[in-house]
Amino acid sequence: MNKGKLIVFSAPSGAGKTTLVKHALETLDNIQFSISCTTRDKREGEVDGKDYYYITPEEFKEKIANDEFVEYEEVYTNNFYGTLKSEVERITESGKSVVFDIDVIGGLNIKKIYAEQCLTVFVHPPSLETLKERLISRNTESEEKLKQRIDKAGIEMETAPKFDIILMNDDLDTAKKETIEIIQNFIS
Ligand SMILES: Nc1ncnc2c1ncn2[C@@H]1O[C@H](COP(=O)(O)OP(=O)(O)OP(=O)(O)O)[C@@H](O)[C@H]1O
Ligand SMILES: Nc1nc2c(ncn2[C@@H]2O[C@H](COP(=O)(O)O)[C@@H](O)[C@H]2O)c(=O)[nH]1
Repeated sequence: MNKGKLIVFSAPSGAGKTTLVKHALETLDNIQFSISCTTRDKREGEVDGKDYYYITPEEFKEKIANDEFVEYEEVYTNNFYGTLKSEVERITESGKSVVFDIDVIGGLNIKKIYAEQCLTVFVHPPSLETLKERLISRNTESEEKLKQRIDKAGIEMETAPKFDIILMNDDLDTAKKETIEIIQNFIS
């Protein structure tokens, strides 16, 4: 059986990568989501073992010590996120391709490790102002956390040219259609 490939979706917070990745997972049956570990609190509606594995900072440190992560980052102050080796291995061994929703540094690190097997997609918001509006209307962050995410967005946007593909997420239906085309072209 052929091993699956890897498709990374990265962007600043609020650009829409989770929305597009969820659409791809609902549409295509030959891909699976790499469920990351995080130390952040679970949001309303999120499910442990589906959206993330929600673990304590102590558990996260233990996993680092046991070399269980392909990559990990302190993405925002005191919040750690990491990709498990076991997720990537389980999905690729099954012949399916792995889809990641991770930050820009994590995304570029995955590319360095898996090279040709991996496609990196930068989800580009129409503007920083739109990104801010999307994050505010999602209504998931405290004032402080919202500021951290918006402050970091400008620097994250500068990494866009390092990605294989830049996907403009302006009109949602168009971006969803392009997401499916990008994945299908890469894994077929
Ligand atoms: N094209 C779009 N037009 C309008 N709203 C959008 C569009 N894409 C996503 N959104 C909305 O913007 C908000 C942010 O989207 P989403 O949560 O997918 O971003 P994200 O990049 O995954 O952010 P994070 O990194 O914080 O998880 C959500 O409320 C989503 O419904
Ligand atoms: N480097 C990694 N970044 C990750 C991982 N899982 C998620 N993320 C990214 O963190 C931010 C914040 O996510 P949120 O769910 O709190 O909004 C976002 O950019 C995610 O894509 C990971 O395993 N490694």
